[in-house]
Amino acid sequence: MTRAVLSLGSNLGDRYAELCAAVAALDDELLVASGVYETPPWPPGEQVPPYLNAAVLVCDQGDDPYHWLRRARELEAAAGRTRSEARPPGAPHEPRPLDVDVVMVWGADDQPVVANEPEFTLPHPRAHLRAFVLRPWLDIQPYAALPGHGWVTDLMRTEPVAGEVTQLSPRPELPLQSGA
Ligand SMILES: Nc1ncnc2c1ncn2[C@@H]1O[C@H](COP(=O)(O)OP(=O)(O)OP(=O)(O)O)[C@@H](O)[C@H]1O
Ligand SMILES: Nc1nc2c(c(=O)[nH]1)N=C(CO)CN2
Repeated sequence: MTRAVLSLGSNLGDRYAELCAAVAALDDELLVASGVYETPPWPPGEQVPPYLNAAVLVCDQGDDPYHWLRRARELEAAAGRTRSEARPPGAPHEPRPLDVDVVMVWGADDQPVVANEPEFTLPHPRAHLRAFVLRPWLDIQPYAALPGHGWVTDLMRTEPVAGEVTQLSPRPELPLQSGA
């Protein structure tokens, strides 16, 4: 069995509908979903529309961490996201109906899975820098910790994340379905 935290983001089209569709498609794999947050583009200063972000805790009976990368790609494809050429270094992130990142995976032994492939790096290599990942994650795992970076609550109180947390807006009027 593996468990994972996935980060969901949308800044194109009906953003809330895209998040709801992704959560619904996770179906039996969904354990719990965070609240929804309106977030300014990261990195700060990118000239793209604001995002809605959320995080989900999910579970699969198989033993393959790559399952979650495949699921992330499937959810993005179902939302109509087409992948263009690799983004040149420093270029802005294109607006997208749905972006799904695999933040962390735990194996059957409950230990974090570490992966160092460019196509699949675990934990996600930029998660510790991103208030839009860490804040929703805390909703679903209040004692979350990132291997190599410590407690998520500590990251949230330390720059560069601390300054960005103040710019996230909870959107409690936009609930996501939680797992059974
Ligand atoms: N933990 C991970 N979760 C999702 N994708 C990953 C992960 N590790 C590596 N990747 C790879 O990152 C590449 C870029 O993914 P994507 O196009 O979603 O990037 P992005 O959303 O524009 O930016 P960022 O990677 O900073 O979130 C993909 O080819 C994917 O295989
Ligand atoms: N606020 C915010 N910024 C981003 C996001 C996102 O989901 N939310 N996703 C990105 C690419 O993964 C890049 N920047």
